[in-house]
Amino acid sequence: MKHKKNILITGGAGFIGSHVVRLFVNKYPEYNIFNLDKLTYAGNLENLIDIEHKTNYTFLKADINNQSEINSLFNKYKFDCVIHLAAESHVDRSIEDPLAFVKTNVIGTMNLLNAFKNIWKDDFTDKLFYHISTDEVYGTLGKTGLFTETTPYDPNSPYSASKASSDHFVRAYGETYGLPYVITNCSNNYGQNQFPEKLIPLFINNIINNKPLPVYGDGNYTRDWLYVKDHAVAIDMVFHKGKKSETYNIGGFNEWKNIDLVKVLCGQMDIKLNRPNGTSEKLITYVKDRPGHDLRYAIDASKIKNELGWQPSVTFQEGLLLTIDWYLENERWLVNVTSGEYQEYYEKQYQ
Ligand SMILES: Cc1cn([C@H]2C[C@H](O)[C@@H](COP(=O)(O)OP(=O)(O)O[C@H]3O[C@H](C)C(=O)[C@H](O)[C@H]3O)O2)c(=O)[nH]c1=O
Repeated sequence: MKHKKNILITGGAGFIGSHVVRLFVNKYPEYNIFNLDKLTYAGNLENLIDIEHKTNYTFLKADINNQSEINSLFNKYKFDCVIHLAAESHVDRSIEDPLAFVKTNVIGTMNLLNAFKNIWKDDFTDKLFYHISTDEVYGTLGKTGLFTETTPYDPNSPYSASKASSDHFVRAYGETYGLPYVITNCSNNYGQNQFPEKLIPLFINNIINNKPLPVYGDGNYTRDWLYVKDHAVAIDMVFHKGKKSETYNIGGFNEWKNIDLVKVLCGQMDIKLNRPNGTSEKLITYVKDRPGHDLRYAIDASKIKNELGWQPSVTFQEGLLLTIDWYLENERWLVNVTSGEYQEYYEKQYQ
């Protein structure tokens, strides 16, 4: 009988990770999907309650920072492929505590690379290490231009420096040890289950609770927004059809200045909450800028579009409404992630 592939997804309890785990578990009964997660503040198993009973799904609570723990899991389960999403991802937190980002994003990635290399030695037939990264590694753009896969790395924040470093290590292991890899660099994700520290869910949460909306600087910073479920589909495509040793940029073809996006969000929230038009906008408060704030990220996603046939399936208007609806229907989730209740609960369960 053919060996059922063992696929390790790291960070599967987190925002993007949980969407990838769900897609793979439901779509590929022929794979064993292992979700390895430390269950930090930003990841909880509530996000995967609908698939946790599936026979092709296993949860492993572990820390990618712990090399011996990671080694024993690799020895036990002989993972054929790794999709590595576990990361510290919030730029503001990286400014407060850069070392935490080096530990998880750089050392953690190296621990996985080492464990993967050690179990397969020189025979990497049918194996893959898929590293998920960010467009922030390219630094910042002026008012025009787009990041492509050949844009030189020029990270500005401790977060993006740590992700750039991890990308370099993945490529270095490919060159040096022949480890089969692929890397994707994505733009700003939004959608269901995102921790309310990132712009969109933070502002939704604050609007619900009538709290100020802290817009950094003049609000004229620009980001490209990608709906998380479209991102998960892109990851599936790259995993199955991407060329080894290649990088693909994944973007939403959807650039917004922060302040324009916030105003659209405010308008939609007024409608959903039955509040008079303009109520939420009154909460906008301009605050001190983020140090080293990158002016603009914008992605040329034509490589993945032309080579693999991927493109976003929902418009921003649709994606934003789906996102708002989800948060309004899941206010309990918002309360429990912000209070740390889920984290406490799952910590006790997996002690
Ligand atoms: C939280 C917050 C943000 N902002 C501004 C800062 C940015 O210009 C924009 C988005 O900020 P956010 O922190 O949501 O995301 P980025 O700093 O662009 O980075 C995000 O997208 C990339 C691709 C990743 O790789 C990161 O992991 C992800 O966090 O809104 C505000 O003005 N006020 C706020 O309270």
